[in-house]
Amino acid sequence: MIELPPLGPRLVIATHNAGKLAEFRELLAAFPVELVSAGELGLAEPEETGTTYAENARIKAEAAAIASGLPALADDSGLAVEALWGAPGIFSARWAGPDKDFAGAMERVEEDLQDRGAVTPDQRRAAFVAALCLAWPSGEGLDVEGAVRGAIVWPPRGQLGFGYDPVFLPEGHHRTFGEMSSEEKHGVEWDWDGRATGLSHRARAFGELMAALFPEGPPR
Ligand SMILES: O=c1nc[nH]c2c1ncn2[C@H]1C[C@H](O)[C@@H](COP(=O)(O)OP(=O)(O)OP(=O)(O)O)O1
Ligand SMILES: [Mg+2]
Repeated sequence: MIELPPLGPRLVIATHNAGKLAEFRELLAAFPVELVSAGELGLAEPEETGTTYAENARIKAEAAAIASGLPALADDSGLAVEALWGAPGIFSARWAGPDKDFAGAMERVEEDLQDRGAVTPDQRRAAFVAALCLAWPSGEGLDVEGAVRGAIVWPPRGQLGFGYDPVFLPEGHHRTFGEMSSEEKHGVEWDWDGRATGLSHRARAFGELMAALFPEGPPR
């Protein structure tokens, strides 16, 4: 087992995305750790120059850990549409542009699917992917990933969540992420093994992170 530095008492959530921040506040609600966001600390937004989710998560977590002197948790995530060769993928935020126009980004996904004649749920398969990196100022880091499969629906459904949530229908469900309560989308439950489980890519990655941090089960 690797020896990791402690998590608290303060942890930076290294994101400038309010939707993600709210989800991490919920995911970490049970933990005795004070959360501060990159925005609250006035940290600069590093350029996401990586070619993978994991690289970008590491860039964001390390930048925040070094700038703050605190452990920092970053998330790099996106929507990968099979018929579009995985696009928008790591460019999911960039497709929405500087004005964060996700209505426009969802339309672009739909237009590209139409152009390819993708009409059946099978032809419209997609996955949400999240890479998390927990980095310490010492240079140590922990990397995990989570994903959830589903399909793109049109028109968008629901006002909850953020980003591409209204067009993502997770496999085995009849409501989009935009129609789901936060408990349903990313709530974490502890299974009989003491392992964290959840539906969303972020909740699943979080479960992996907890398993790596606390192999004996959640701290209490
Ligand atoms: O659960 C999700 N529900 C809907 N959309 C989502 C989700 N998870 C990622 N996404 C989409 C939108 C987001 O903007 C982009 C991630 O881009 P990504 O660079 O990781 O995040 P970001 O720029 O919004 O914030 P930051 O880099 O400060 O953490 O993928
Ligand atoms: Mg970003």
